[in-house]
Formats: sequence, structure tokens, C-alpha cells
Amino acid sequence: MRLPFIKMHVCGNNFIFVDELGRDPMPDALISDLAKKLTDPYTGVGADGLIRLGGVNPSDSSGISFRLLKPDGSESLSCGNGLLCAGRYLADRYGVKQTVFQTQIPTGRPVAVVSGETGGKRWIRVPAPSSIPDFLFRLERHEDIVTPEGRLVFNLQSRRKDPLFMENSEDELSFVASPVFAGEPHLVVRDSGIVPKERAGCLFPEMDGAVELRRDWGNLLLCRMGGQISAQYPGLFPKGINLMVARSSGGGEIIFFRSFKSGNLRETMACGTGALACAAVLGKGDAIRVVPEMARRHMGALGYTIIPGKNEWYIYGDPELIWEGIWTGCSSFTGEV
Ligand SMILES: N[C@H](CCC[C@H](N)C(=O)O)C(=O)O
Repeated sequence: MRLPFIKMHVCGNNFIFVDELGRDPMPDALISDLAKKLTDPYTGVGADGLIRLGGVNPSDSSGISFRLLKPDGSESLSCGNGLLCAGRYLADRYGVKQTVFQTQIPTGRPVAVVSGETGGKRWIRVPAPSSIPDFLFRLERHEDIVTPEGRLVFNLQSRRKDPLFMENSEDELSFVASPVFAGEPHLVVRDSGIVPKERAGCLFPEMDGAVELRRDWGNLLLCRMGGQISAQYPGLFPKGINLMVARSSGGGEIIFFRSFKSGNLRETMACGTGALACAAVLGKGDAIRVVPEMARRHMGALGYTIIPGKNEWYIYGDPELIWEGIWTGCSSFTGEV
């Protein structure tokens, strides 16, 4: 099989794009399998997801269909960074200035997101963040974790009793999270809401002036928080949950965050809808700068500017094309690492 693709990123959150415009779309089962293969970093191209763009032509007035397949082959509802990239791709490849994308297609009720460019800066216009819809968030077995303000208190139990478990850093851990829907479901946790407090010091160590950076420790903590929710709170988020740990500075005008993604089950460099969710919970002012901490460290990324509105919010970011290629297949792929 020879499949032309491109790869793009915003702040290191990277995607493979398959352009199905004006063509018969590939069957869902095939594309799900392809997503597993292509996103594989060892025997594929390697990416945080595979995005297929579909429609009659690049300026299709009914909207370009935007569908994101995660590395496990399942489908996401939306993706801020992917939409910024897709808008830039259509502009560069076909000269389309502004595009309407149809997102949240798996729900059967697509939601339009507009992508455009002003003064050389790419943006997307998305519905204002809201509460997580019931089909993604089922509280009935977990009513006791909700505070009067609508936040959630998670108490992760120690896994020390697990005979295969060797780390000694897995004592009990609790944190307060705000549930937000920003096209994707997110939990936003302020690092100050993590107990024991000193544990959170490994998430943004440079800001705390720590001499020893302990970068991996921050990753371990984030992955434990994000990864253990589904095991310890079964059924709460039936389609998974993304977890953002954030810290605000400058009174809410600047926010730093780290992102754990449900479909990757690992930390990613950045997350566009996650940045939106962080701005909704911690942000203040007319223009909120949201900086993904890992992308800042890795590439000096400045992050996103988010402009809140009543019904619609804008996210500004800098998508980049990384490479164009032809995937030729890999017969030795088994799906196991
Ligand atoms: N990175 C995306 C969201 C990804 C959704 C997530 N559930 C996944 O694909 O793992 C963004 O920029 O908004």
C-alpha cells in the first residue's frame, strides 16, 4: 500500500494527516487499523494521532469533515492543535483562506469550528467551554466526589500492596479537579490542589527554582494521576478523560500546563482543547496566554493566545508542516511493543 500523508505539529503535539478531499473515504475499519500502524513510533511514522480530512473539495461549503484517530485506533471528538494544522494545510495546499470544519462527528451531531488567519496568525473559533455531556461523564456511582462548587475530589489509593509494584513513590494522593468540555472532555487540576503538596513540586520545578529538575518525576506523577482515574473510578468517564495540571501566574493572564491524553495514555507536549479548558478554569482577562510546559522546555514554545467570548472563543497558535511522505506499509507490525 502507498499512502501519501503529511505530518504537522503545534507546540510538539503532532499529527499525521490523510487528505481524502474529493476521494472516496477509506472504510472506518481500515483507517482505524492504519492509525495504529502509522502512529507507532517504531514501525510507523510516529505521531499523537492520525487525522483524516474529507469532503467534496477543499472549499466544501457544508464543511470539511475532521476526524481524529488515536494511537489505539479509537476516535476523538475534536482537537485544537489538529484544527489549527488542518486550517494551515488547506490554506497552503489549496489557497483556501477560511475553512469550516465539522468536528465531534462520532456523536452524530457535528459541531462546526472555523479556522482562519489574521495578520499572519492562525486561529480557530470554537464553541465556548461548557460542562461535560452526560454520555462522557457518569456520576451516578461516584456522587460522593463532587464538591458544592461542582469540582471533583479524587483520592488515589496506594498501590503498594501490588506485588509487582516496586516504586516507593506511590503513596496516597489526592487532587481537586474541574471538569470542562472544550470539544474534548478535560479535567483541569491546579498544581496547588494536589496533596501531599510537596509532591507537586516536580511538575513545574524550574518555576520553583529547584536545583535538581527531576523532570521524569513530574511525568510519573502526571501519568499516575491521569492513568489511575479509570482504574480507581470505574465508569466515571466511559470514553476516557484528558487531564491537565496547570498553574497560573500574572493573576491568570498567563497559564502553564502539562497534559495527559486519554487516547495516548501518556503525557503529550501540548493540547489545544486542553489549553482552552485551562483558560476556562484559571484564566483572567481578554487575552490569556496558555503555555504548554513541556513544549516550552523542549523548543522554547510560547504557546497559545486564547480570546474568550460569550458563545465563541478563539485559540491562536502556530502550526508547522514537519514533513510530507508516502507510507509504504510495514508487514512486521503486530501492534505490540
Ligand atoms: N491534542 C488535542 C486533543 C486530543 C484528544 C485526546 N483525547 C487524544 O487524542 O488523545 C488538542 O489539541 O486539542
